[in-house]
Amino acid sequence: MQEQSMHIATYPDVGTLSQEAARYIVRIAKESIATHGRFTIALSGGTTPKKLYGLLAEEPYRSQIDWALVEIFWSDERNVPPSSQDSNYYLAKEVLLDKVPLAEKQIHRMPGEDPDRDAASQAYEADLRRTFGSAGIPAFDLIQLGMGPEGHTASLFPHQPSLHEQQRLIMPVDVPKPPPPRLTFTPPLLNAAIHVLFLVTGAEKAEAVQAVLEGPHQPDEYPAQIVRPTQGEVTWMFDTAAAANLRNKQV
Ligand SMILES: O=C1O[C@H](COP(=O)(O)O)[C@@H](O)[C@H](O)[C@H]1O
Repeated sequence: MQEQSMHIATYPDVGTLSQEAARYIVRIAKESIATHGRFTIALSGGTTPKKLYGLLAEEPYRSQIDWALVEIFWSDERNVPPSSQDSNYYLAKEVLLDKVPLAEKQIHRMPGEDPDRDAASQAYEADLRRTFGSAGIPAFDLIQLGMGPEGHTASLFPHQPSLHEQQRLIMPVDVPKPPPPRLTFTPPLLNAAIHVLFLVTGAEKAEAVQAVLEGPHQPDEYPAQIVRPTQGEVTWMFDTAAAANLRNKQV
């Protein structure tokens, strides 16, 4: 694994950004499968990755990924049924999971709808342990994340205790954005990743983007700043609107 490094790329629109993100994911999937025989990825929710997920189910990307060797997880989930439009799982299912050759056991849905959210967090952590083994913190080949206009990522929101969690890998949170009850990856799990890919679009995020990347380190204000994998690589992909306030739009 390489030392932590960061790349920033800005694209004219969501379509171009999504094509580049699809190319990036294909490359990391191929490299991961070549080096250790499988590709572990955690998806985000929100609206930004919808186009990307759709592209991965289409050529030329679909046939470049050996889907039999992919394990799919989610970095956060809302307390809604998996059939809800608000479900992060549902977004990926509709445009990607139903369209590629994945067995059910390769799709590790976060049980966000479980009313016992502590038990659901522990069950998901157990699922991670079964996939990655019991030693250390699971190191995803790729965690794909988004960022909200207030700097939240996964379901780590400003000024919440989850930002300081160091023991659990998954935890329940109540967040200021509906639907409030959620499950989320914690900082130690995010920071064990080999690659992290942030996809951020829209003018409403420009201020937070500048603060996260070029402002002082204050992760309680801007949780996305917490994501600094100790030995991994972080790539930020923006559209022009989200990158508008950045001094360095390509690094
Ligand atoms: O609530 C959430 O928001 C973020 C950002 O979503 P976006 O629609 O602005 O891209 C998302 O990454 C996260 O998974 C989701 O639960």
